[in-house]
Amino acid sequence: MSAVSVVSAVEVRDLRVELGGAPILDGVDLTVAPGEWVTVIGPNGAGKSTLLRAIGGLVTGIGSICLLGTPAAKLRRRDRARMVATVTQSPVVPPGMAVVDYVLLGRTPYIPPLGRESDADLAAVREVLDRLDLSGFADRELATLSGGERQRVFLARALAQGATVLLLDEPTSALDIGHQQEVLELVDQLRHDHGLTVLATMHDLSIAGEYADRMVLLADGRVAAAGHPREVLTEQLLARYYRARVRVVDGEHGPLVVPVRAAGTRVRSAPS
Ligand SMILES: Nc1ncnc2c1ncn2[C@@H]1O[C@H](COP(=O)(O)OP(=O)(O)OP(=O)(O)O)[C@@H](O)[C@H]1O
Repeated sequence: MSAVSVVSAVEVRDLRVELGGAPILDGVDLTVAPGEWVTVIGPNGAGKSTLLRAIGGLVTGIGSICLLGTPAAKLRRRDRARMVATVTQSPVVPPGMAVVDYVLLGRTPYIPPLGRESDADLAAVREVLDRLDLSGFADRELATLSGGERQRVFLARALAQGATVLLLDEPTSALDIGHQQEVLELVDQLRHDHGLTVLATMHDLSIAGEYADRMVLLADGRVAAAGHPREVLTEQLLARYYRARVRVVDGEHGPLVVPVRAAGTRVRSAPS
């Protein structure tokens, strides 16, 4: 019987990143299979964004990062951008730029140097604006959009990039609950329709557990736990690493994490 080798979409081995002279990530290993959705969780400052930035080539570290089987260090910028699209937590908003032009920036890896965008590039932008319900904003200046509208535009730019691996750093933090579900369902739909791989960070643990195939808990720059959401979203691990008091209950699509006040916390009665 011949062995079938499956190339990982993302493979990180023994990654160490220092920023400002301090170790931020230390000995991090992570594998994401093609088509998988992995969500990295962890308390503030754990190193989640730094991990995504390192995989996206936005910060450098020591160790190895392979993208679809190729060492990232060997990839040209354009080729890496065709493989991996990143939505960072606070992307720069170029002053005076219209939404359609911002989303068109996602097509940069396909436009020849000194060349112009093709009809296919413009069609890809139109399609993604449509899918994210942003067509009505196409000509608006990006800076004038609300936080949630902008967040959808940032995602639109990443989707327009047509990469197979999406790195999403807190992709729904500014969205209302309806748009959160809409955007995450869309990402999940694209994952199924186009075989996208998703590596995300999220603070909403219930939502994170509903969408992820696997989760990784980062704490102090190291992997503290990894596995199925049921193995990572436990009251014990969340108490230990977040110092949070929570109840974890079974939901239809994964564990639901409910914050609870300490027993005996005084409840103020309403003034009569
Ligand atoms: N350029 C930098 N120079 C020095 N320290 C940095 C730099 N960038 C990030 N850090 C530090 O690295 C640590 C990890 O930051 P990172 O943004 O990766 O954490 P995070 O887990 O994404 O946090 P959050 O949940 O708050 O977004 C933090 O302590 C942060 O202050």
